[in-house]
Amino acid sequence: MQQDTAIAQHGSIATDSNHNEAIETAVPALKLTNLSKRFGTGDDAIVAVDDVNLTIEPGSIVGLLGPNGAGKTTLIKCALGIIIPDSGSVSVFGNRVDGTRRSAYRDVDAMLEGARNDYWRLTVRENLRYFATIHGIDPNSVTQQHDRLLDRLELTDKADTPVRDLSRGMKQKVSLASVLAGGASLVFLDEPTLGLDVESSRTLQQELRRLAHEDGRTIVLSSHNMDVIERVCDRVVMMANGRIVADDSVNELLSDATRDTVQITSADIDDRLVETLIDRFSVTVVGETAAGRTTIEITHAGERLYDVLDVLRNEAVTIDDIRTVQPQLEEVFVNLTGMESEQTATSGRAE
Ligand SMILES: Nc1ncnc2c1ncn2[C@@H]1O[C@H](COP(=O)(O)OP(=O)(O)OP(=O)(O)O)[C@@H](O)[C@H]1O
Repeated sequence: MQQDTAIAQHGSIATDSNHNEAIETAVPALKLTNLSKRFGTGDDAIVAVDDVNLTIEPGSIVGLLGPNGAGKTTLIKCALGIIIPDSGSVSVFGNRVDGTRRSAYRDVDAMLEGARNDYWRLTVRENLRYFATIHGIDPNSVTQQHDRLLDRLELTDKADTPVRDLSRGMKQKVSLASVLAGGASLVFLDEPTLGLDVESSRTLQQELRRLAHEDGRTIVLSSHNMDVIERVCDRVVMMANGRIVADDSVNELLSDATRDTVQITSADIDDRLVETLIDRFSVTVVGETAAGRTTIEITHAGERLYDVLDVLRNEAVTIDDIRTVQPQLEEVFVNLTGMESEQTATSGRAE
C-alpha cells in the first residue's frame, strides 16, 4: 500500500477555516491514551505500563526501547488486544482495541520475540499464502506482492523449500515475510534482526525502511540493538519503569546529547588539575592519548563550558584539541534510563 493510499484509507484532509490552510489530519496508526496495566495485587503488584500516552503516525518507523522489564512487551500486547489494560484506551487506525472488537485486528500484526509460528512443513510461499488467507486476503490476488516480498528479502531461491529445511536466519526472514503477507498496516517487530548475519541484517533493515517510506506501512521496532535502531528508525520512544522517558527523532536525541559533551585534550592537564575539574564539573572520562596527552570528557558542559575554559586558562593550559563528542544512541539510552542495553552488556553478540 502506498503512503498516500494509506492516508486516503485511514485519514482525511481537513480545512482550518481561520487560516484557510489545508491541514492533514491523518488518523494515527496507533493511539494510546492514559494506558495502564499492572500485574498482581497489593504490595506485590507490578505496574508494567503506567499512564502512557503515545501517538504514532501512519508510514513512520518508530523504535521502542527500554531496559528489561520496562513495559515494552506489555504495551505491544495491549496494542494487539492480547492483554486487556486496566485503564486507558488503544486505537489502531481509529478503531478501538478492547478485546472484543475484531475490526481493529485486521490492521495490526506482530512478530514477537524474534519469531513467529510459521508452519515448518509448509514451503516459504505456502506460509505466505496461509497468513494472507487468515487475514481475509485471497492469496491468488497477491501473488505478485508475495513474489516481490520474497525477492526483497532474498528468499526467492527458497520459495518452494519447506521452512524446516532453512537456516535460522532464513527462518527469521520468513517470519517477517509471513507477518507482512498478512497485509497489516501497523506491524510490531520485536528483535527482527536477532541471529541474522551482518549482510542479512542490513538487507532486512533496508527493507524495513522501504516498507515504511515507500509502502506506507507503520512499523514499531523493539530491539536492544541500538545500531539497528539508529540506522532504521525515524523516531525513538524510550521506556523505563512503565513510563515513556523520551520520545523524539534519532537526530534530535543525538544532537541534544552532542551539544552537552565536550572532549578536551592537552599535554598540560596533570592529576591535580584533573581533581579540580572533577570537583567542579561533570567529568565522565579521563584518558591518555598515545602521545601522552590527557583527554577529559565533560558532560552537561552547556553554559559551563566557559567556566571550564576559564579554569584551563588560569592554569596556563594549552589546549591541543577540543571537540564535541559524537554520541551513540546507547549513551542517550544509558543517560535516560540509567541502564545499559544488552548491546553493551553482551558485547560481541551477532546482530
Ligand atoms: N504475565 C505477567 N505476570 C506478572 N508480571 C508480568 C507479566 N508480564 C510482564 N510482567 C512484569 O511487567 C514488567 C514489564 O514487563 P515487559 O515484559 O512488558 O517488559 P519489557 O520491556 O518487554 O522487557 P524485556 O526487554 O525484558 O522483554 C516486568 O516487571 C515483568 O516482570
